[in-house]
Amino acid sequence: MNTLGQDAKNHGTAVGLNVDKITINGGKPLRGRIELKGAKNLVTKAMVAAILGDTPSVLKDVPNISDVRIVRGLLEVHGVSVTQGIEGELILDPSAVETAHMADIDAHAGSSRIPILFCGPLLHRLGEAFIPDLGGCRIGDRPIDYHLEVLRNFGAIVEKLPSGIRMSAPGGLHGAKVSLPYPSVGATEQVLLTAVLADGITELSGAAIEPEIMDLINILQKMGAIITVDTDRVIRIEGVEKLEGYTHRALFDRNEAASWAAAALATDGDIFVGGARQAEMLTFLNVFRKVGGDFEIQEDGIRFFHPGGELSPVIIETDVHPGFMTDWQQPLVIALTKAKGVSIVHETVYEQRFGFVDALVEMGASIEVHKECLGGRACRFGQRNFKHSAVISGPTKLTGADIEVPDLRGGFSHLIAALSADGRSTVSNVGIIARGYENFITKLELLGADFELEG
Ligand SMILES: CC(=O)N[C@H]1[C@@H](OP(=O)(O)OP(=O)(O)OC[C@H]2O[C@@H](n3ccc(=O)[nH]c3=O)[C@H](O)[C@@H]2O)O[C@H](CO)[C@@H](O)[C@@H]1O
Ligand SMILES: C=C(OP(=O)(O)O)C(=O)O
Repeated sequence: MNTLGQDAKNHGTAVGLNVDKITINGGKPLRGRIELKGAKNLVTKAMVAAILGDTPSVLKDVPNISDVRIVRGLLEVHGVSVTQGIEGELILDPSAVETAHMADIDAHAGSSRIPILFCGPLLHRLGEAFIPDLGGCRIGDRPIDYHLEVLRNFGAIVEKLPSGIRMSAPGGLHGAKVSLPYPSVGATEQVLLTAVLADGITELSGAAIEPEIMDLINILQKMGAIITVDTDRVIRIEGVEKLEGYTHRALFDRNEAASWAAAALATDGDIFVGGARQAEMLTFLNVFRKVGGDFEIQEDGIRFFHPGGELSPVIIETDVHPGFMTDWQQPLVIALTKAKGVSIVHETVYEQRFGFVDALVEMGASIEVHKECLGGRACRFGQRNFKHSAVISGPTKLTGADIEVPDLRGGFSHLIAALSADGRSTVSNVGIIARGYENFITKLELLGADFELEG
């Protein structure tokens, strides 16, 4: 399922933007103000949670990104009525949920990983669910073994068919003691979305505790769930008989905020990111400051800027929350090519997240990627054949080139590279970026970027 090397274009323009290429004249600082909406990594799951309610839910600050459109399509295939309220608001009415055909689910699954999170809610509602071939960024093998094991613990029967995976729960779902071998975000969400209506108590240990998961817990509590978050990654859920719909404003997208912060630093710019908040970005802000970036925290957002002077190298090890988020490293690497000295990024969450650096090397960056763990943090990829530690020597000047976007965050980092480079670059396959960055073309315009679009 979801092997690397599949054509990235399958999940680019088809579901995103009607643009494939951007030609960028680099070297102009990005300056101005942009506004964030809700987090891709929360909004899509909140949409799935609406299936659990007996009444409609209202979700606010929903970004217009292709992952949201995919989840909307999947909900509709299952009979959930999804309507647009005021700008950025979705009303999700699950009163007519029904079984969908595997072929319809497959046709709508697109480039997102979210279809797997439909399992618990659909097993509760209908007694069966199907998992199609999943999308998401090609940054590692991304198996779903934890998800399947978790669902089996709740009493689901998992059958692998030629057309995908079928789940059923003839005896209903019951609370379980579940332990994750690694604090997986998706598997933790799988447990939450399944346990809230399961019969009895679920104790999850080894849970992920990302802010988006905490916001999903806020939503489930609004719906009537009973969830306790203990210390040491233990979450307890007391199953209830029914849940209501929710009204909720989604948590801001901290990954998008970090991406624009990195763009400000790499282009010598100054970007006010409306809606960004300090609490969820503490770890990023520390690293941003160490590299030489500056920021001002205001009530309605955070201003990120290059204060002048040389940038400094840093050692980063990506990790689960509260560590340095893996989705932040790719955009920040562009600023590190401009820092004086040697930076190291040890990627411990995904085994193959450095595919994007080949294009940067072509543009003049000095980056070597190694199989060894260049850091002290426990990592599942040491002694295996994965190039997961990058050594970036700087400062180097980037020069314009023709480059192709490999994945979502790598794609945004390619945009930053082109914006900060001398001369002209053509960045193709930019449709993927619309998976997670709302209106990024308009935002680039607002920030004064010099570019042209090609269909
Ligand atoms: C839509 C969404 O929210 N995506 C985010 C989510 O992805 P996602 O939920 O897919 O990421 P996980 O936290 O589950 O994955 C982390 C690691 O666990 C492994 N694993 C996961 C599940 C499983 O069944 N077996 C297994 O081995 C993965 O291959 C990976 O190496 O969290 C990641 C880590 O913060 C982020 O980078 C993604 O942006
Ligand atoms: C890896 C990411 O997303 P997904 O899990 O949706 O592929 C990401 O947002 O950087």
